[in-house]
Amino acid sequence: MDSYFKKRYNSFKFAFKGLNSAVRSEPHMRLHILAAIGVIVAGIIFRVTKLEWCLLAGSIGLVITAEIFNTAIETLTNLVSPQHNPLAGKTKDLAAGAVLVAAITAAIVGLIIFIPYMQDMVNSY
Ligand SMILES: Nc1ncnc2c1ncn2[C@@H]1O[C@H](COP(=O)(O)OP(=O)(O)OP(=O)(O)O)[C@@H](O)[C@H]1O
Repeated sequence: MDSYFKKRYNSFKFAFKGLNSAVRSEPHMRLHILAAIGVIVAGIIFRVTKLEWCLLAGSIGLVITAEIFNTAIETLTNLVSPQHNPLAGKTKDLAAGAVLVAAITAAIVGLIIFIPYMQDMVNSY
């Protein structure tokens, strides 16, 4: 039983190690985190609803998850194919495409949520 909890503890430790490594090594990851902080601040300022918080949290999670998978795929591709190879390039481009789709989706969700709040703020002046 003791080793069961130790294994679960180690799994969390390795997962946080991966997260930490993505934040430290990937400039894009830091940009996503900055954007997420901006969204959270805007959400607090505009007092968005619970449902809107859920959509914003889902969008932030989607983008960060996509970026971590992208980093994992890039790292594995560099290991397997350090030399130039069209398939390695295609693999990296596909992973980058997934991040782009997630980021565009998150931007659309953010615009749909925040534009009406901004319009209200402008109208109230
Ligand atoms: N081994 C390779 N063989 C062929 N093309 C490659 C290879 N490595 C990279 N490329 C091409 O160069 C592009 C940029 O590769 P790189 O490894 O710099 O990824 P990146 O997406 O710029 O990484 P980061 O997210 O760190 O900025 C890839 O998307 C791919 O088109």
